Amino acid sequence: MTAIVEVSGLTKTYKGGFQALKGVDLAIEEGEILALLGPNGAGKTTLISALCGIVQPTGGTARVGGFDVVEDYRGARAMIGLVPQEVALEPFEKVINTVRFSRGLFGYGKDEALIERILRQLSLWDKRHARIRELSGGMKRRVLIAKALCHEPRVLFLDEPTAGVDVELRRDMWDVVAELKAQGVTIILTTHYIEEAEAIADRVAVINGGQILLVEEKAALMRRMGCKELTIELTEPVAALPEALARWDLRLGAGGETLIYAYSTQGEGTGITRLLQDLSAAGLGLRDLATTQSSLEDIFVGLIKEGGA
Ligand SMILES: Nc1ncnc2c1ncn2[C@@H]1O[C@H](COP(=O)(O)OP(=O)(O)OP(=O)(O)O)[C@@H](O)[C@H]1O
Repeated sequence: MTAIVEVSGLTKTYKGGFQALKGVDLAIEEGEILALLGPNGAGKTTLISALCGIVQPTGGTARVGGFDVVEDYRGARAMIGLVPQEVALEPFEKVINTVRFSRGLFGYGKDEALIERILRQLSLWDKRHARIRELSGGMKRRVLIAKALCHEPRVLFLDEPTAGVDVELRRDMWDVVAELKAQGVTIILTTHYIEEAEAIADRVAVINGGQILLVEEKAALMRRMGCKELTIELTEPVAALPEALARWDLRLGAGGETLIYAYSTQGEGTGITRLLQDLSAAGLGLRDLATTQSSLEDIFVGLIKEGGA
């Protein structure tokens, strides 16, 4: 696969001296969904805005589809669809005209069939003659997506696509994103919702303080950093871990009433059966067992803490 977005040493210092991007390197493959995950103020919008030519970088380079976003601005912009975080639509305009105008703004001729397809895909076809101000917040967000799609971009940036929308609409949006991916569109989305990254991204980039802390395949990230813990509640507390269990690398819970065993679900076996046999052989009685799975959220929080945020 080839990188359709290539970012190298990108920096952005805003007027007033605040450095929002501190040398970002990132390569995004054609056809993938990359989730850019980071806390408030991490630099997500600044990075997207720089790639879309809205914010002027102060250093480094960025190319979209081979076009430098500064020097070949028009070439780069023609490849890109941007769904901004804030809804900025003309309230008295009709849905279908809003989308038509957007296509015209990009210098493309009329294509009513395409506009119908996009509006249908986003469940807006029935609302095509409604005025923007009559729409719900979630529908307005869909109009923003329709606008971004009407010039058939190869790279779609979604800045917080589901912020403030209800659970049902969020899932609909995820379906739309999956359909676009199936059509070969590369998608970069920023999100605060870790479950969103978990649900739809192929790769996850974590950004904090203007720096990319990590870029990794979601599945590999969860395999590498995710683990499960088995908490074993004992019938009688123990003062220390019995010598016979030394090989298990167990943690003793507060009060000596629980033993905690961390294990990977990816290996050949978890070792739980043998552990339970050894516990029994060591004369320990079990009151209860519980398991917990670390999530992308735990991984994310751990990374941000490590990064000193
Ligand atoms: N025009 C500007 N002038 C000065 N500082 C700015 C400007 N725009 C953004 N910043 C600062 O740059 C930092 C990064 O902002 P950015 O909007 O990129 O973060 P973000 O990760 O998108 O945050 P959020 O999740 O809150 O949208 C913030 O500290 C912000 O205050």
